[in-house]
Amino acid sequence: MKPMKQLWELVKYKPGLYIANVVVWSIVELIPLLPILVIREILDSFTNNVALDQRFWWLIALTVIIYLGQILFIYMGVVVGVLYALFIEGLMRNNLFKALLNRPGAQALTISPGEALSRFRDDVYEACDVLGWPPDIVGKGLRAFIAVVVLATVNLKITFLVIIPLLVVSAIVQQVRKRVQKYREASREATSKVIGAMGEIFGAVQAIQVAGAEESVLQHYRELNKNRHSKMLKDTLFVKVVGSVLNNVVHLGTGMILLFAAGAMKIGNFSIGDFVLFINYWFLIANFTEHFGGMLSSYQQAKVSMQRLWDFLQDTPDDELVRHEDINMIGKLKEEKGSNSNSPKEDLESLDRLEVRNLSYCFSNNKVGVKNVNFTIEKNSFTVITGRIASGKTTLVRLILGLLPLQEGEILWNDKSVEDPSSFFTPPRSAYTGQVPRLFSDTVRENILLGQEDMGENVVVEEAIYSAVLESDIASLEKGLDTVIGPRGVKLSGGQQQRVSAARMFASQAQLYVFDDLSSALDVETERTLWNRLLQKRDSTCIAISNRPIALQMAHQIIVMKDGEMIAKGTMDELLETCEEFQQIYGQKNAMA
Ligand SMILES: Nc1ncnc2c1ncn2[C@@H]1O[C@H](COP(=O)(O)OP(=O)(O)OP(=O)(O)O)[C@@H](O)[C@H]1O
Repeated sequence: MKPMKQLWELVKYKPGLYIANVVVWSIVELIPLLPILVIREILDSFTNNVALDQRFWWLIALTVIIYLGQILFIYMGVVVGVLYALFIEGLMRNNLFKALLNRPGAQALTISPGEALSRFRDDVYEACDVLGWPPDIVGKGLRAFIAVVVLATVNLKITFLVIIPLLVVSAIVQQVRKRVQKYREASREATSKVIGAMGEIFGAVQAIQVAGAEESVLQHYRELNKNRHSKMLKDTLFVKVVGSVLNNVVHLGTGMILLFAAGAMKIGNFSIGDFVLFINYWFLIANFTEHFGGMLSSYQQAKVSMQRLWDFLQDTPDDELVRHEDINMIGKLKEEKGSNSNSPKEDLESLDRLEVRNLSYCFSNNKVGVKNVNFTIEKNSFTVITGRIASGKTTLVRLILGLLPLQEGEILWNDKSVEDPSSFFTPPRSAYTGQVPRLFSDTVRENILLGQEDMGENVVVEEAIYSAVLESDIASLEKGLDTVIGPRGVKLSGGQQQRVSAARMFASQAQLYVFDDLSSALDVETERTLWNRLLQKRDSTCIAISNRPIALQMAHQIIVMKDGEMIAKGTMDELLETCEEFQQIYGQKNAMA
């Protein structure tokens, strides 16, 4: 979609508000023409020695009324302008957020969270800012036109002599302004990198400290800032130089008026009032050309920001960015329904069998994730996916759960093909915990329930805590379930974080539980208890990625991955006899246990 078309869609989003914006600001811009005419009248009365009669005071009163009227219209203009800007920025941020949440989870963000924030905040602002110019420009343009006509009727020659150089310089400046886009792109990119690095540094303070990398990280950050400094300087300098050239043309024009007016006044066909009229109207005309240039620069900036927002959308169609939708900006916030509430438990077909057929996935860099994987999982069974580092285990479960888009192959739930795994494999059908537990800076209870209502007396939470073998940990916490666990759960040990994530899965009472390396920070006994409790649960089918001996020993079925391919499957005893790869994995881990 072309930037212009997107902007037009934004105008059409709240057409009434936009028209009001144009009308009000046009009136604001046109009003200054009047007091200058009044002042000219007053000055000419002075120079013609007309007595200060009642008419004079009426003219003064009229000037005051005109300015008061302008204040009122400016107030109205600010209200409609700000409201409109909030609507369109809100719409774009809302659409961006939706697009982000609709993408397969493992692909949602291809940039750092800090950079993503910069796109949400700065790029949306700049993409919308350009629409704030036309309401101004329409009024300024009309005002400049009227001013030229009035000046021409007063003195055609002087009008012609000052306007022509202004138009020539403006046209040259507009050509030069095209370079703004290049400088702007570079400065936005450099700013994003700084914000992104800042976000990553804040998120990894501990890792930086333990690696003793403070100085080198700061050095890297300084370099990013230095780069940003130079790009921003070029960008700002360029814009300011262009602006000041135009500004000086205005002063040059004033000088020319003085020069030509002196001659005309000498021969008596140019009054003091005319002179004041010329000087003031000249500023209004030049103000239009300056703002018109500003709008063109703003359009170049908007194009850069839009391109960055489209890149952020990835394969979501561009027009999604400006899709019209009610965004609830005025009045009470509407209740948003969570995705779980769309799929009440009784409507779900309970899992009897999960089948994976010919599943393959290739990353965008042509790296094979998984290749032609086939297996079946029966209800109430425990399947362990094992394999060396980078053998494709995580890619496989992410594909099944729709966290990566389905490229090739099929996933069947009770022999029925799943069309859209990303919306299908959500609670209460399935629950998943990735390798790194994602906890929030809230209480343990909220981290487990994630906003879900608990039934009666903490039944869901208590059951989840028991299944996750967390009961003694909770008892030892200062405020038990109401203990706030800090950003990303930093107040808990690694094993506790993993089990709070597991408890969150159990609280969703899903039919299929998928764990990616859940037990890596658990001691042998806790791990054994956890798998035992899970296997005792009714209606719980489980897939776990693990190389740990306990999980392998308890598994009903083991899938062995190597270089993205499933090279064997069976029980532990079968694989120990037949699969060399498995023997090595199990042998190593067993020796370490
Ligand atoms: N987003 C990505 N882009 C490109 N390649 C990727 C991406 N994610 C994973 N890979 C590659 O795909 C292969 C399989 O990775 P995967 O994470 O599935 O392995 P794994 O068996 O789960 O590893 P580990 O045991 O270390 O978690 C690896 O070679 C990895 O480098």
